[in-house]
Amino acid sequence: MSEPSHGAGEKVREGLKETLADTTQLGGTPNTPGDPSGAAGYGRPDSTESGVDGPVRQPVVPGTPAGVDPVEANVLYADRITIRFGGLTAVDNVSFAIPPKSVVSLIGPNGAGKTTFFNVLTGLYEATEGAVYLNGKDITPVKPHKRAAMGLARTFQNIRLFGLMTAEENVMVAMHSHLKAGVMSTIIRTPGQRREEREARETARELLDYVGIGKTVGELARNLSYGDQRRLEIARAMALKPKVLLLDEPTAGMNPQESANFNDFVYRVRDEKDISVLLIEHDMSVIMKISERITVLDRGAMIAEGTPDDIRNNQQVIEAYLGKTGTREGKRLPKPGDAQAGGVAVAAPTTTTDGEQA
Ligand SMILES: Nc1ncnc2c1ncn2[C@@H]1O[C@H](COP(=O)(O)OP(=O)(O)OP(=O)(O)O)[C@@H](O)[C@H]1O
Repeated sequence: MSEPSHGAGEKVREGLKETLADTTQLGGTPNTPGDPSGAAGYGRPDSTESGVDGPVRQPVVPGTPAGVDPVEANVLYADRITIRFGGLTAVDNVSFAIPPKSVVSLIGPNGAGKTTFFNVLTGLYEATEGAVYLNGKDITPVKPHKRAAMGLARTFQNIRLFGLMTAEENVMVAMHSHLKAGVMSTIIRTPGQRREEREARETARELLDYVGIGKTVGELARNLSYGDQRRLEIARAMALKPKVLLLDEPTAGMNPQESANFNDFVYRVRDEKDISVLLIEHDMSVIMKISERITVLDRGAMIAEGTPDDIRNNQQVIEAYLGKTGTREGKRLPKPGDAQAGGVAVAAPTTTTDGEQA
């Protein structure tokens, strides 16, 4: 799904060198026999649970204390998701939890199933099997825009903004689902409708300030710098008053300083706004610094889940990215100008700003 960008391959190579390839020095914890993934408790429920009516909840979910119901304990919980495209199983029986006020990441080599899984969480794809719960509610049949209104907001790998609208207007559009004014009051502009619009404008400005682009309020989205467009997308997602923010490649195209600031920003969002953040991100240095927990997919299956240290030292993850001999199946070696390094694709900083809506 990712598109190449020159120079970015180098960034990924550096990130991988720093994080994955350095395990011998870091003295990682080897995987336990019988649990090569380091992801005990994930996967199919054990035989004692089979045959139970309704959703079968797993006994142990990493990040969720044993004996605690993952549906209740997590702001978002995906229960044994499988997605098949014809004969291809893009995601195979993957469970995933986002605890309240957390920053978690989903990583994996090209074609691992990250975007597909992300799309199931947001409702863009319907899972072949499994269920998604938001704030304890089964949202499996709920359409994307309703999920957004329920507190699940997202940004896109390729930025989607209304290019010919101002930054402020882009944010106000997203507030639509929270505004009360009906068609009639909008047409005749009742005092209530005018007050609501004024408040929406104020909130939009506050959000733009919050993401650090308050000065761009009256500028057309398409004239903003790439980094500012990314921030505008986040402001717009936050206008939905989400409980969970799903960020797809948020630092793609950002310069190193913007990437560094991004970490602080995400923690502020978590701490001040009480929002959990899920990132799909190819920049390993960002992932390892920012994530409290990381889930790793490979060829549709979850191969590991844990803290950055767990993941950095997990042999299966290292092999998934770099292969046993440093080249996975001999086709993932980075070449000069190659957009892939160690099987990690780098999103191009492409932008869609004309007439598209998130
Ligand atoms: N709509 C679709 N129809 C058929 N196959 C699909 C579809 N979307 C994804 N796939 C396949 O599912 C698998 C997982 O793809 P996905 O894009 O989710 O991986 P990814 O981890 O996001 O990859 P990347 O890092 O390259 O973006 C791939 O083999 C892909 O070709």
